[in-house]
Amino acid sequence: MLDHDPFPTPADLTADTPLDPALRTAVSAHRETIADVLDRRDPRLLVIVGPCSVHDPVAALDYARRLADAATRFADDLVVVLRAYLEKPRTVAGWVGLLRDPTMDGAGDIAGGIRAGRAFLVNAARTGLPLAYEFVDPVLAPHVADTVSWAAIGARTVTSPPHRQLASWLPMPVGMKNTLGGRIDLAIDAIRAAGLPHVFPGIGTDGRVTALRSDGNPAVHLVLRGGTVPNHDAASVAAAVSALAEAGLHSRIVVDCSHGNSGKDHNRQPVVLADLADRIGLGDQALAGVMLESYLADGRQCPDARPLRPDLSITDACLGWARTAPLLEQLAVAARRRNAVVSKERIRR
Ligand SMILES: O=C[C@H](O)[C@H](O)COP(=O)(O)O
Ligand SMILES: C=C(OP(=O)(O)O)C(=O)O
Repeated sequence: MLDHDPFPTPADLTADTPLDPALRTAVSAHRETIADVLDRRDPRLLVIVGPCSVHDPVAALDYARRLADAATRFADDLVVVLRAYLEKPRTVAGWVGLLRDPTMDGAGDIAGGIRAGRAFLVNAARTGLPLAYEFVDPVLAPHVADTVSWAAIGARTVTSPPHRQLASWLPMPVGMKNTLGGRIDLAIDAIRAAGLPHVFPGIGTDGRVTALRSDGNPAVHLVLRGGTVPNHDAASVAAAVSALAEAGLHSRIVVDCSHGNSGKDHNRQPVVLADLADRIGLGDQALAGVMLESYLADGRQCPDARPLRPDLSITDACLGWARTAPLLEQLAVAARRRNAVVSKERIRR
């Protein structure tokens, strides 16, 4: 058995599965739009929505097409971004995602995974949606980063210096999640670190280990995902805004309705979302965006089940599409109300 199994370089992979020039232009426009929403130059609400993980690219593309139609319908009020997550960080162990284990049997065919994963990302980008991605393994980032318009550094890696350095180099807005225990101060440290220039080891486009140089990412922000207790409520968001302001940082926040904010119970996501929508509709400016875990069918299946259903999550339970579409409408109404409130206040002044 080989103790190493080389996989394609970022340059070879992107040559095999390129983003055509029109898509490259679209990705850079999406990144700017998202940064504008975070900075309030664009008054819309950011909505990052999609499966916990992609295990079946064909079914996930079906989901992406439905979402793209909805995104067009709500485009006056929402900037909808597809969760296109192909790597899963595990608390202890479990399926690590399509990129690293495409055959879902622990064989670890990373070469096959990055080919299938990149093909999925390029096809998903063709729907016109911006793509969201959690960068779990910094080594794999150069293989996919050009397709991504919004990135997360997750709760399990937000304290890691290599991930903070990677975020400083990534060419898109990056959300730093609070830690599993709910620590916001450590996510704030991550935001500060990623805003600075770094020189760090990484993989170059030619596949060689190289010194990567970053200028610092100007669009790093906080994502509240709950911890041992939820943190989507008004008091927690206000506390986070104050902590950010005290650190001299960007104080617009994305709130994840899933994970620690729903106790991983997908049925609680609409309850969290309703709480956020109420506050947005009343004019709350701190809430720049909302995240939802949603897929074709409602719930989850055991990853060891065979055959696996293509339309049902094999990681966290998701809201089914039928329950997701009305939530997008609820968020669009809230965003429209917020803009009306803000306009009235401006006129009064
Ligand atoms: O978002 C997905 C999961 O929450 C994450 O990968 C961790 O899952 P685990 O706690 O089951 O390992
Ligand atoms: C793993 C995820 O989130 P978190 O880092 O908040 O657990 C995720 O969004 O898939």
